[in-house]
Amino acid sequence: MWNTPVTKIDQIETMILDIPTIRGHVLSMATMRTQIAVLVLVKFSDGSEGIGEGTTIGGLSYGPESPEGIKLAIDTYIAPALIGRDADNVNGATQLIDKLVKGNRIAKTAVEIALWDGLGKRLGVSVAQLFGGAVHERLPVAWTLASGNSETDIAEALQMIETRRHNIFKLKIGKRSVREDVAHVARIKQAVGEAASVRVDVNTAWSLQDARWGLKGLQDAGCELVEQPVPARYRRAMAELTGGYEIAVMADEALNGPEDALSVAKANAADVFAVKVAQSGGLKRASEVIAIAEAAGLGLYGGTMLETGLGTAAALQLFATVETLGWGTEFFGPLLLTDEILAEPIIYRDFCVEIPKGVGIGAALDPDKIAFFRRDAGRTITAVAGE
Ligand SMILES: O=C(O)C[C@H]1C=CC(=O)O1
Ligand SMILES: [Mn+2]
Repeated sequence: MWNTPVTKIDQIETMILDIPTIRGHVLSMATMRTQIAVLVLVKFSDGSEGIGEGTTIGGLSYGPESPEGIKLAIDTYIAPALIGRDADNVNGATQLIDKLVKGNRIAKTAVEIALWDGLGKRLGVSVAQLFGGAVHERLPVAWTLASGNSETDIAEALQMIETRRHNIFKLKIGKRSVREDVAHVARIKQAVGEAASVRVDVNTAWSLQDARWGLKGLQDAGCELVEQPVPARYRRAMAELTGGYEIAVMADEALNGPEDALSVAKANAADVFAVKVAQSGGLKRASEVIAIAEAAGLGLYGGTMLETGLGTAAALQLFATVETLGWGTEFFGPLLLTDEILAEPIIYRDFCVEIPKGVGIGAALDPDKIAFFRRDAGRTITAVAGE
């Protein structure tokens, strides 16, 4: 029996895309007017290709990786180590990169997604199938109200309900005083009533004292969940808040991979995990974070790093396989952008986002849009000679 040749990783190209947002997106730590996506294009020796994406939020204001740093980490440290390796051995690749590269979870994610995409395409199956198969065809999807103005947010919310696009709203707070933020949330809940679920994301902006007042006010206002009210490192404070109020407390910035997930679960420092593929370090690592939440009996929510349709399609492949996402998802990233970079946009209707069909992550890029939004010529790492 002839040995079928092993397909290799031949080339890894990265590029940065700058895509405007539909409006200013006001978070406690920064206001976004552009989303910057790092695209990874992997070419394999059999002619197959894989695409991946890494995004963060507001430059370096949300987390420890910047788009430019993500590109550099891939170009300089991750790609050269993978060129020439067995294309189908995703675990081998991620375990090698975890040895060679500390942290840089978003950079690792962007490459790992492209490897899963290529593997799915070569096998003719979806990435969901590679994770055991999809049990959902669509998932509830929240919208983030973050215009910075209560009246604008109310108008936006009512329009989203009217058009049956969203009936779960996450309000960005933490920039104003606790009193002003609670009043803002109360006005919006008053406006939408029982037609929608209202949650907030403080993005770590509150002290423990702020949070004690804030959680009391928020639950009195009818808010159902508060996301990362205090800084990620404050496990004790998150545990006090989680145990002290009826309102659900969700961890986000505190969750950077399975080790953090175990530590937060052991400390009872959250009721719910916002699982983000990029923050976890890839689809496999995110699946490990999900497993820890399920084992600990915690709630689950599909979190976004405001990926374009590419990273959103990848995340949907994994979350389609999760039995219970009690708090839904927020995979609305493409809807925040002024333009679509996929050849076929992801479908949002009836308050849900639909899992893309097709092989790999179920997404193909629109080459004209990529050419239009790319910041500069990509840099291709070709196969190095010999071992
Ligand atoms: O959760 C975050 O903090 C990041 C992201 C999710 C939605 C949004 O508007 O920002
Ligand atoms: Mn968050």
